[in-house]
Amino acid sequence: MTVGRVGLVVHGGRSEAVEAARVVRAWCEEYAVPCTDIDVWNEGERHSAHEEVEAAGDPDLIVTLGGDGTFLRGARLAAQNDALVLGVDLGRVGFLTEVSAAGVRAALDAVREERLAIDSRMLLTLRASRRLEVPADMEAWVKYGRGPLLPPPQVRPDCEVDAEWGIALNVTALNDIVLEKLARDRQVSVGVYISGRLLASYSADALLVATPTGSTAYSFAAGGPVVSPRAEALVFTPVAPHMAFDRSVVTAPDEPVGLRVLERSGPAAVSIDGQLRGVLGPGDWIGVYAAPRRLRAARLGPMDFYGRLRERMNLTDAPAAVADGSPAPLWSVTSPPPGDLAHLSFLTTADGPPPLR
Ligand SMILES: NC(=O)c1ccc[n+]([C@@H]2O[C@H](COP(=O)([O-])OP(=O)(O)OC[C@H]3O[C@@H](n4cnc5c(N)ncnc54)[C@H](O)[C@@H]3O)[C@@H](O)[C@H]2O)c1
Ligand SMILES: Nc1ncnc2c1ncn2[C@@H]1O[C@H](COP(=O)(O)OP(=O)(O)OP(=O)(O)O)[C@@H](O)[C@H]1O
Repeated sequence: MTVGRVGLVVHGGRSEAVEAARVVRAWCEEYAVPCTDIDVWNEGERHSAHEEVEAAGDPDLIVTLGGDGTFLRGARLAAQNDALVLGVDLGRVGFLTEVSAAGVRAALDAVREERLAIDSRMLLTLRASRRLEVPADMEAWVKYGRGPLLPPPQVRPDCEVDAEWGIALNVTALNDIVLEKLARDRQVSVGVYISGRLLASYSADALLVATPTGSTAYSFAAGGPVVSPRAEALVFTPVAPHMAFDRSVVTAPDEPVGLRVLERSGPAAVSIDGQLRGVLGPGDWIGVYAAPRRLRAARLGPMDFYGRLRERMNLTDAPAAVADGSPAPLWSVTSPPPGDLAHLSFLTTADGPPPLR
């Protein structure tokens, strides 16, 4: 692809990321591609995604240098502009990132020479009974060294505002939208509706809706299912619900999840991809649904989601199974699949060694 302009999102607190950013800038200079830093972490104030990408000259490639949090920050900006995002792994887990720091130049060459695949990832968005904002006096309590809060989400000008259907907010989540208790000693009580039907009323620490991408983040920690990022679904997962029914529900992509805070509930915070974006009180609600736009993420080798799951989550094998045999890391065949299996997605020994990262 022709790279017109690069936007850089750097984990400024990590020297390897700052060093890798120099490599990206040098590559850009070599190919006369303008390159702008767009993480405003150090500038004391955050801006809307629209303002941030506009100030950076509307980049068509966003390169993130950091961990999953840095990738999520870049994804928010890329989604705003329909830009491609390339994640360079300089974090602790690196579940979302695509290439190692050592491979950054080669990755940029691959993007320029179109030797890449583009993953189209589902994003979530929401409507709310009222505009979301964080009370000014809360900010000092919630930052925990994570930089300034994002500004209140803007109302989407292209959507009708309706007293019953709420206000469409210009937000996207790659991982999850979470309604969580704000007071540490007071759970939230929430009526959960799927596709307009009451599923149950929950009293819980948090209720979250995740994308398939986000199924391995907070939802996973709360016991939710691992969902292939290629699947189209929403995952509703309660966190520590005080009730017998504590399962996740996986919905179809056109089935929204409505979360209505009940009359005598404790106050609730709304977090989007881990960022606090608003506070709700009794009677308020949010409706979470698949966003019309998607994230375009650069992939430089075959998708190996399950390999990554095994490696990054340190999956351990059953001790008895380890004693009983050693399965090969890939399904052992040396020839291409027969015709009746040709529509299936496989990684096999016939494809060669697993992709390197
Ligand atoms: N108990 C929990 O596990 C918990 C609690 C709150 C938030 N979160 C997650 O943190 C995310 C924000 O990430 P952050 O890095 O800014 O904050 P963070 O540093 O607190 O992230 C938590 C961990 O989740 C990992 N992670 C993030 N997205 C992932 C994904 N899609 N698959 C697998 N692992 C993933 C990160 O590498 C990190 O180790 C939120 O979207 C939410 O899902 C997790
Ligand atoms: N751009 C930045 N400048 C300075 N410090 C930062 C920046 N980004 C993150 N940090 C610091 O690093 C800490 C971890 O941030 P975050 O979890 O978002 O990183 P990450 O990209 O997810 O990497 P990791 O996988 O190591 O967590 C934050 O608490 C913050 O103090």
